[in-house]
Amino acid sequence: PSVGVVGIPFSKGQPRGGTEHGPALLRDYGIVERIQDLGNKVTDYGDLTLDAVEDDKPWNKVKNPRTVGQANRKVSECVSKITRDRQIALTLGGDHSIAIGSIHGHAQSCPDLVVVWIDAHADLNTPLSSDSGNIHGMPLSFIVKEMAPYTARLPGFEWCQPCISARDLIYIGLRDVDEAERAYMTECGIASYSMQEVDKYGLPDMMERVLKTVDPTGKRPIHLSFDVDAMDPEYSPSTGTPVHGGLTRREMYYIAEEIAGTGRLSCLDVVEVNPSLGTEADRKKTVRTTVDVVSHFFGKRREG
Ligand SMILES: N[C@](CCCC[B-](O)(O)O)(CCN1CCC(O)CC1)C(=O)O
Ligand SMILES: [Mn+2]
Ligand SMILES: [Mn+2]
Ligand SMILES: [Mn+2]
Repeated sequence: PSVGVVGIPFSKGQPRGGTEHGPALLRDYGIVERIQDLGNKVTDYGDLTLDAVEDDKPWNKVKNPRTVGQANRKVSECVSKITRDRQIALTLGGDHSIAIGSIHGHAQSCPDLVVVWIDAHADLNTPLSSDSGNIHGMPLSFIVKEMAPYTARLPGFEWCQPCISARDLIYIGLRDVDEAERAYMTECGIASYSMQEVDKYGLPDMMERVLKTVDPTGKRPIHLSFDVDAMDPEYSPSTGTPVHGGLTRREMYYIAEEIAGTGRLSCLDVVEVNPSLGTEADRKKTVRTTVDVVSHFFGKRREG
């Protein structure tokens, strides 16, 4: 298959500087070559140029709304172009707010996509419910149609229309969900396989259930949004919001191999690597694990 890689050096969806260096670090550790070596045809579109918006005052508590909105408009245009050319889009973040643009852009060319969101967090706060005001905790509230009654239109997001239904979204790895997010998930009927279900069913059964729930006909393009904090901090310490009790490296390999096995992966976001956090050893461990996991999304199989 052919893959289009784009770097999204962005950090304004959250307060910890450093995620803007994620794309460069992932490239330094050979993410493009690893995918090429697996027989994929890879086009590297380089990094987007993302500027801060002057005088970008908070909206209530929400930080950098115009800067985040403007950046995501560019992400949407880029991902729309890559997926329109029938390439699998690989977006290298950057914080998780970039998923607003990547899902929006992907939906322009693949309106029947489903979203598998692998994360310790639900990222389903709205500009009104968020206690942090960090947009990386809100991306899905801009994207899920059923969230419209609970959210607010932010300056800088005039271009952004919700583009998926709640039934087209499913979570894997949740273990730190805010009260409001839990309520929205129940209200909107969003399916989720938290770490409790991972333990309850075991990965093989769980992955079967995940794919049957969100794509029963087994025909729809998959948008996989991978927040590296879904993994246990033992494997990915250099990330902004680490939470104990996460997925192991082996569990991520299995999930990635199952998704790759569908042959329907159509966009993969890899977000929240923050090289500025932790020790040099932490940074190395985080990026090496992430590159390894990504190789399993693009054809690496332990069975050979
Ligand atoms: N739900 C959080 C974390 C979002 C993480 C975003 B990511 O993309 O990394 O998945 C946490 C909100 N809040 C933080 C302080 C706690 O005491 C209560 C929860 C938020 O900021 O909205
Ligand atoms: Mn997270
Ligand atoms: Mn996230
Ligand atoms: Mn995170």
